[in-house]
Amino acid sequence: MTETLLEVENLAIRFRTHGGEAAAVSDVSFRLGRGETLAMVGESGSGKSVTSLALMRLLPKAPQCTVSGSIRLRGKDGGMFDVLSLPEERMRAVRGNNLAMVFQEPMTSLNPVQTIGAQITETIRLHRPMTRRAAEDEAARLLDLVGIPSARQRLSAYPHHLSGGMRQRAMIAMALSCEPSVLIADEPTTALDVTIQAQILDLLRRLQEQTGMAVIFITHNLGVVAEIADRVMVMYAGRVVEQAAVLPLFEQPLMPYTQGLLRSVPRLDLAGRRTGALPAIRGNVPDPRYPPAGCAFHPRCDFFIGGRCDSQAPALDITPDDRQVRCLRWREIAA
Ligand SMILES: Nc1ncnc2c1ncn2[C@@H]1O[C@H](COP(=O)(O)OP(=O)(O)OP(=O)(O)O)[C@@H](O)[C@H]1O
Repeated sequence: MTETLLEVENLAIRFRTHGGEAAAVSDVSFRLGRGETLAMVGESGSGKSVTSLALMRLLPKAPQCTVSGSIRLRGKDGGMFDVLSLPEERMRAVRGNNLAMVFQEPMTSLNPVQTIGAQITETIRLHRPMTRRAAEDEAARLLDLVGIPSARQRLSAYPHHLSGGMRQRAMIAMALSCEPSVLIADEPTTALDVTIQAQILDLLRRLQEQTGMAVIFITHNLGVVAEIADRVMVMYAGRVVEQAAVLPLFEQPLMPYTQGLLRSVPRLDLAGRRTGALPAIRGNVPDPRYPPAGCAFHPRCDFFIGGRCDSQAPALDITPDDRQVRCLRWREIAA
C-alpha cells in the first residue's frame, strides 16, 4: 500500500432545511494513497459532491450545515494535519497547495473577463513566491503540459475563445499550478464529447504518473471508472455501500445497488444484440430528510426481504478479500 495522502474517518454532513434536518452524508470513511485514483460513484443526490466540498471546506457554515468526523491530509512537510480544525486563513493555503478541485463546467470556475494567462498566473503567485514573468513562464509550461497547442499565445486568450475541451484543460492546468498532492475531479468530462473525454482522462493519468498526485474522481459514468480508477467507492443516500478495487467490483458487485448501476452501463460486447433501453434502477434516491427504515436501498432492491431489510440497518461489512459492503444479504448474493 502506498503512503497515505488523505484519510477520512466517520465523515457526517447535515443540512438544516425548511423541512427539517437532512443527513446528506453519514459515516463515510476512506483513505487515498499516493498516485492512487479513487472513483466515487452513485446517482444524483448520493452525497458525492458534498463529500468533496467538505474536503475543500467549501460547504456553507453552521448552523446551516454541520460537518463532523475527521479529514486528515499529508502536508508538504510530510506530516498529517487535520483539515476540519484548521483556521480559515491556513485553509486558503491548503486549497491549491495540497488539495485542488476541477469541476464539470469550467465556465463557472473560470473568470470570463480575465485572460487564461492572468488567471493561472494569479493562482501561481498566490501560493508561490514568484515574479510575474516567472509565473507567466510557469503558466505557459502548464498549458503546454495539459496539451494546449501554442501555449504561450493562449495566455492572452479569454475563456470563451477556447473550446469546451480546451477550457477543461485550462482548468486542470490551473488546478495543477500549485502541485497539489490530491486532485478532486467532479464530473470533469461529463459535458465533453467522447473523444475529448478520452483525451482528458488520458491527460489525468499521464499527469498522475509524472507527479504521484492522488485523484478522487467523481462520476455517474461507470464506463469512465473502468478506464481510470484503482478503487471504487459506491455511495447511496449519503453512505458508502460498497468499496473495492476496480476489477473485483466489476467482476462481482456484491451490493444490489452496484449491480443495478453496472447493468445500466452500455456494453460493447452486446452491441447489436440489445433490444430496447438499458435497464435503469427503478424508483428514486430517498429524500435525506425522510430516510427509509432499515437499509436505505430496500424500496428499490430486487433482493428485499420484508421484516428484515426494512427494519435492520446494515453495517458496512468487511469481506474476507478486504472489500466493504453494506447489505444484509451480501453473503447469499455472493454465493
Ligand atoms: N446547501 C444545501 N442545503 C441542503 N441540502 C443540500 C445542500 N447541498 C446539498 N444538499 C443535499 O445533500 C445531498 C447530497 O447532495 P450531493 O450534491 O452531494 O449529491 P451528488 O451525489 O454529488 O449528486 P450529483 O451527482 O447530482 O452532483 C442531496 O440530498 C442534496 O439535496
